[in-house]
Amino acid sequence: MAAAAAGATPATARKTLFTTTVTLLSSSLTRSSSSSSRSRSLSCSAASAAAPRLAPQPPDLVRWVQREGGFVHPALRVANHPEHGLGVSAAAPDGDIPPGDVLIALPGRLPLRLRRPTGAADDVLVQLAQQVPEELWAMKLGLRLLQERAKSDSFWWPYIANLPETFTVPIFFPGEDIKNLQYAPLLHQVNKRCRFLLEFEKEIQQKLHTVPSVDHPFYGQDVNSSSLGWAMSAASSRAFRLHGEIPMLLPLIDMCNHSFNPNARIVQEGSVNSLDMSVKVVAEKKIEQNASITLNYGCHPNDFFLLDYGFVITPNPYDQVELSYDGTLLDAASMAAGVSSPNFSAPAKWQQDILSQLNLHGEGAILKVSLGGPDIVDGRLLAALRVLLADDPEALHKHDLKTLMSLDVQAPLGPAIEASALRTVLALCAIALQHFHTKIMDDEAILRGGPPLTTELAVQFRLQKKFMIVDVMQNVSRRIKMLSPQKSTA
Ligand SMILES: C[S@@+](CC[C@H](N)C(=O)[O-])C[C@H]1O[C@@H](n2cnc3c(N)ncnc32)[C@H](O)[C@@H]1O
Repeated sequence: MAAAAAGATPATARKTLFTTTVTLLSSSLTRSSSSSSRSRSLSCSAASAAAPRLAPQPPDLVRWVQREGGFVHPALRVANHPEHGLGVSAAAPDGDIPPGDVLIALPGRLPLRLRRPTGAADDVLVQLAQQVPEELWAMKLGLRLLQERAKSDSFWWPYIANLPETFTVPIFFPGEDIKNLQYAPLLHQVNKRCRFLLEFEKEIQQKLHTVPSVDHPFYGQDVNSSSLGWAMSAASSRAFRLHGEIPMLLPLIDMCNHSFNPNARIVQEGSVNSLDMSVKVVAEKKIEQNASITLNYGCHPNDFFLLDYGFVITPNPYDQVELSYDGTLLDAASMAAGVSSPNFSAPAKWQQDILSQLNLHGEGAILKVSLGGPDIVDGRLLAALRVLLADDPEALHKHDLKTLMSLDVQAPLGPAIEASALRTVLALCAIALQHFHTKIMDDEAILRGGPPLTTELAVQFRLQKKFMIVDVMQNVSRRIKMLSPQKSTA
């Protein structure tokens, strides 16, 4: 890949990935008779709605799990879900499955994870994995997946053959749809991942150039940013972290789709490194005939679901917008809200002390705060607003930080300060809304037009952020109204 691509914008990075992808599309994705006996092609293609599987007619995953010593409840089937791709559902002809029943059990040898090196090829793989930053753990596991995908007689082939050929994560979006996200924190993450993949491709190719062919971790296969992106997305969208926090790919279990209100959960038995380790999916509720088996992937904002899994939840009660705690921005927001002479950019010493306790001031301060999610207003932001709008340090002594950070504790410093703090939050919401270039109506019109999948995901993502901000504004406005009318003027 060209050196200039290392500093690529999301658009150019995507273009480069896409170019690689298109070039590789001509090679076979399946066990081809022309490939060497040790290796299988690592090529990938771009995202599509109903992702085909790596093998056009993959082996039966349920049967493979059973054959290898796993348990699958007789009622379970892998079936197409109209919106979520493949899923696991209960087709019990003889009734419901009661809570507590084991649905799937995998013996310790079925999960796919990074392993202790067993030879020179594994040593190289571990060295490559060590070059990946911890936050991109999915790439580390992805390298292991690529190794097994490249191996023609892999034990995990029946599992790998059933993996999607493409993913709808934003690293594979056309440049226009990356721009369509309109949300800087996510754009930053996408850009970072694209740049990493392009750099890592070069590092891997340099390293593999010097490795004898018998020690090649990918059996002589070329690895590029496109195949690396496929592997990273497969791992980020399907791996589970169990007790040991070691991420693993769990065959069949990873066919279960997500719900915040799931009917099943994962249970790990035995320690991660012990031979008797097993992973089970257990029914949490009564599972009725034809119900999908769902797991909760985590209570996260849509940024996480889109970046790692390639989908957006509508509505998502955990969605939020991030902003940076910044005195000048808060002064501007406060003034726009009609608060007289706010003092955010020049706090008094006693206010600075409290900001330090909130980790919003001084060395190592974490300035990222949020609006939305279950807390509605980030507790640290709320406490800072309350404290900086107060002019009497004495009034604060009665309250601990927990009280100051809670929106449920009504007006701890009095209704006038509370009204000013909440109005500042309203102004911050208005500023956050203005960062999106399009209006809610525009987004809704685009979605009604049935756009391509990647455009739909990007527009749905930003639309949900806007709905969430409007919800926060309504909630905060209600709270302002509930404050005593005569004292609520700043
Ligand atoms: C662990 S896999 C589940 C199996 C997957 N549906 C498949 O076809 O292989 C996770 C992927 O399923 C899809 N998915 C799972 N839950 C979803 C949901 N609630 N809404 C939309 N897509 C979902 C997303 O594509 C996600 O990346």
